[in-house]
Amino acid sequence: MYNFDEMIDRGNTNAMSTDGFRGYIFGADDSMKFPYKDEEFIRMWVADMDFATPQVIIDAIKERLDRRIFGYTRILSDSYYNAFVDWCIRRYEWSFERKHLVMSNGIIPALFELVEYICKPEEKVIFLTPSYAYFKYAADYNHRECVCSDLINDNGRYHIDFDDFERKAANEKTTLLILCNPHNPTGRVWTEEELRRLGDICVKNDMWIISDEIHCDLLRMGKKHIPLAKLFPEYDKLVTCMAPSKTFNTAGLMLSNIIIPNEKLREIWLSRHYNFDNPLSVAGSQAAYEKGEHWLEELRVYLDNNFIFTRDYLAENLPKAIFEIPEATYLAWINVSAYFNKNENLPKFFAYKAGVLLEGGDMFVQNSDCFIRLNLACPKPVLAEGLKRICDAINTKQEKTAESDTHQLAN
Ligand SMILES: Cc1ncc(COP(=O)(O)O)c(C/N=C2\CONC2=O)c1O
Repeated sequence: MYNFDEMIDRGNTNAMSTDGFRGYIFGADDSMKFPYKDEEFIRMWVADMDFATPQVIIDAIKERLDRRIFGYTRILSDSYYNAFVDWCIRRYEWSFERKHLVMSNGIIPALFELVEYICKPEEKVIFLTPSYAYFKYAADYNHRECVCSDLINDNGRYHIDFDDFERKAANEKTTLLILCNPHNPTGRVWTEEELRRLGDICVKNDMWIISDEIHCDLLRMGKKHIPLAKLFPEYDKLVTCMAPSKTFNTAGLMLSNIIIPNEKLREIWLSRHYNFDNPLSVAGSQAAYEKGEHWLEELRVYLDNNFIFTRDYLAENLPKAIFEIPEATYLAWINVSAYFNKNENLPKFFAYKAGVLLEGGDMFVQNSDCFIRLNLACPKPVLAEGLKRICDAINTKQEKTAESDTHQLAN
C-alpha cells in the first residue's frame, strides 16, 4: 500500500507548482501580492502531482548515483527500450522497432522541433480545441498558422466535429495534425472508431500526425487507451509521443519517448536534436517501466476516488456547475458558466477570493469560456479544502450579486 495521503513539503525545491505560478498563470513577477501567503494556497494548476515518486524510481536513481561518474550519456543499451516496449506490449498490445525510438527532454520541446521539421513555412497545423496551449505555441514559435477544430460539448461530454475537421483538413496547406489522446483538458479517451475516422481523414489528405499520448497511462479504471499507431501500423507519417513523466510524477527528470517510424524525419531529428540524456533520468525512467506498475494501479484507484469525491461535492455545493468525470488524466474540467460571465478572469478570482491556484478556460486556446481546470492529483484532504474554498467563494459571490440586485430593485 502506498500513502497517497502523505503531505509532502515542496517548498524551496524550485517547483513551478509552488514558485512559478505568478509568471505562468498571471504573467506577473514575484511582486504580485495576494491576501494569502504562498504556502497558504491550495495548488490545483500545473499538471504534476503532489505525491511522492515511486520508491523504485528513487532507489534506481540512488543506485546510479553510487556509480559516482555522470559523464555524457545516451540510451545506447537496449535495456531502456526493452523496458518501455514491454510496457507498451503489456498495457496497449502495441510495439515498435528499436530504431524508431528517439529521446527528448520533454514532449513540449519535441513538438517545437517536429513542427519545424515537418511543416514548410506556408503550411498549417491543426488541433482540436479546447487544447493544451503548447500545441499552439509550437506552431506560433515556428511561424506556422494554427487551424483549430472545436470539439462539440454535449452537456459535458466532448465529441469530435468530424465535418468541421474534414473540411479544414482538406485544405492542402494543412499538413500536420497534433492529436492529444487522452485529451487535455477534456479528459476524453478517443475510441477506436473516432481514431480510425480521424486517421482516415489524415491519410486521405496525406497529412502528418503527431499523436501526443503523454496522459495514456492515467486512465480511469476500466478505460482502454489505443495508440493511434496501432490502428495505422503502415502509415509512417505518424509520430507517437509518450513519457513516464505524467504517469510517475517525474516531469523534472525530463525524459520523453518519441517514436518516429519515418526514416527521413528520424534522420533530421538525429542530426538536429541534442541527443544526450541525464543518466539519473534514464535510470529512474527505466525502473518506472520495469517496476512501477503496482504503484500506478494504486494511484489510479486513489485518483478515481478523488474524482468521485469531486463530482459528489460539486453536485451538492455547486449544483449549476457542469462536470463529467474524465476518462483519463488527473484533471477536472468544470463548466462554471452559470456563475461567471466570459470576461471574468477566473484564475485571478480564485487566487484572490479562495486562495486556490487553478487554470482558467482562457489558457486552453479557444472553445473554453467559463471553464476551470483543477488538478486532482493531491492528497484528498487538500482536495477537500480546495473544493470547499472554491464553492464558498462562488456562493459568496452569488449572495453579493443577489443582494445588489435586491438593493437596485428597492431604489
Ligand atoms: C498534452 C500534453 N503534452 C505535453 C505535455 C508536457 O510534456 P513535457 O514537455 O513535460 O514532456 C503536457 C503537460 N501538461 C501540462 C503541464 O502543466 N499543465 C499542463 O496541462 C500535456 O498535457
